[in-house]
Amino acid sequence: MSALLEVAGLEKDFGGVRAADGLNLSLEAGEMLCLIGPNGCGKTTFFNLISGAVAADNGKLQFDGESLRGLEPYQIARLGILRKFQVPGIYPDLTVRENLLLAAGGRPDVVVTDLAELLGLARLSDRAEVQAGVLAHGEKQWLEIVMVLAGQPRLLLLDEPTNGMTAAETAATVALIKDLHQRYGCAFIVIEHDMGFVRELDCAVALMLQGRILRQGSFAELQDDPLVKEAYLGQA
Ligand SMILES: Nc1ncnc2c1ncn2[C@@H]1O[C@H](COP(=O)(O)OP(=O)(O)OP(=O)(O)O)[C@@H](O)[C@H]1O
Repeated sequence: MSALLEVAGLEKDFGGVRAADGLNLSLEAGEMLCLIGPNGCGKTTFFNLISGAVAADNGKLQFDGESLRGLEPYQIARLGILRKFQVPGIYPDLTVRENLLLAAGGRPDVVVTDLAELLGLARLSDRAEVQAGVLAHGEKQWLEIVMVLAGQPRLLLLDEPTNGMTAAETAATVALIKDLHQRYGCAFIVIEHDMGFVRELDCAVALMLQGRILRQGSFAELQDDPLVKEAYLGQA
């Protein structure tokens, strides 16, 4: 059986900047992966390529055996690849519940069975009738994460979900992502700079450098790798 996401030799050049330079990655259904790497190494471009926001120049980019190349973002979303950006994309004037209902639009079955559970996992049960705009930063991020989940992704892309969070919010975010992964079983790729978060998430880690995945393994394996220290942590 082929992997859920199969990337081989993927290339993207921005006027001489090789943001993807022969990128290889394989992700199984239900697998969770943290993508780490220094600023400008190509992590966001990789998400842009997967989600169809930018077109690849060359290479293989397959999801569940089907090529994503040439597809529009909405077509890719329909295949089950959903993405959460760094900035919360919520509707501030609607209540938390209304935001979630909207996110699950066209899928009332999801709402009936999972709305309360999703609100609970996001620690928003007692905030359901509050306008989303008044939520704390961390709460907005949790709301959007469960909103994306309500769209029933098979692969969920999270770009720096803990950006701007307090330590307590970051710890709660780890718990939320682990809970969602366990209960809903979709695959995750999480871009993150916070190594404490990466360690706590306790999943496979991939190091990207200059448009390529140079290492893949557990956090323990990668943290002792000289290349990781030199390239990313600056501790070699
Ligand atoms: N649309 C674009 N046009 C031109 N250059 C781009 C574009 N998108 C990305 N780049 C360049 O490609 C390289 C990779 O950028 P990218 O944003 O993917 O890195 P990143 O690893 O996500 O960085 P960060 O951790 O800072 O978000 C950078 O040199 C960036 O300037």
